[in-house]
Amino acid sequence: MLLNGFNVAVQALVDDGKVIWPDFLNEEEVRLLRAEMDARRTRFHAAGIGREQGYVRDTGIRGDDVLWLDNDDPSLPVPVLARLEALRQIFNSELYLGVAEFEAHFAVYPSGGFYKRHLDQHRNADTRVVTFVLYLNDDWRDTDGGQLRIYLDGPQRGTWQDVTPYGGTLVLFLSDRFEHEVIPATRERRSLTGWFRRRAM
Ligand SMILES: O=C(O)CCC(=O)C(=O)O
Ligand SMILES: [Fe+2]
Repeated sequence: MLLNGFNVAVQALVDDGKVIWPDFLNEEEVRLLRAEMDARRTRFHAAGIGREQGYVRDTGIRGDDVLWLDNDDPSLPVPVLARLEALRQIFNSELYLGVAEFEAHFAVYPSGGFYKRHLDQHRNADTRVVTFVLYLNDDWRDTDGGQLRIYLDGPQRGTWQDVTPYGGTLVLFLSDRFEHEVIPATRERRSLTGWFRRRAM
């Protein structure tokens, strides 16, 4: 089998349940996505937790502003959409995950913003199978903070892996497996976050 980034990602998902993929997007693609975010800046709103009746805003848990993408205004350049779609297809053909679609939102964490430790699956709707987070930061330094802290399981329980949100880095992980949190940063932190989902029954 040809060993390209997609195959490597699939293998890492099988072996570890998570994938860190630096340079999933190049600088120009990151710049384009940042411009898409800027153009929609007035439409962002404070993120909540839970969904429908269970939905609440709680800035003690998360402090980001989000903008959900919808089918009429996908806001994603075609090559980026195509690559996410390629991932969806390979998850199905190689891993039989049965993910029918993905949902996604842009997120902006202001300086000092965080998202406390949590699991991505909603209590009443566990259709989220794989979480993806694509960082859209410009010239990020380790010392800027803002790491995604992934809490490990199995023999590594009690330890974690920190991912620095460099622009262009993609993180994938099984949504029902890893608790994670966003550590505060000293500057604004941007991302596109989404979930490959099974269709609700
Ligand atoms: O931005 C990140 O690194 C993770 C965001 C997150 O955990 C979420 O939106 O559920
Ligand atoms: Fe999350």
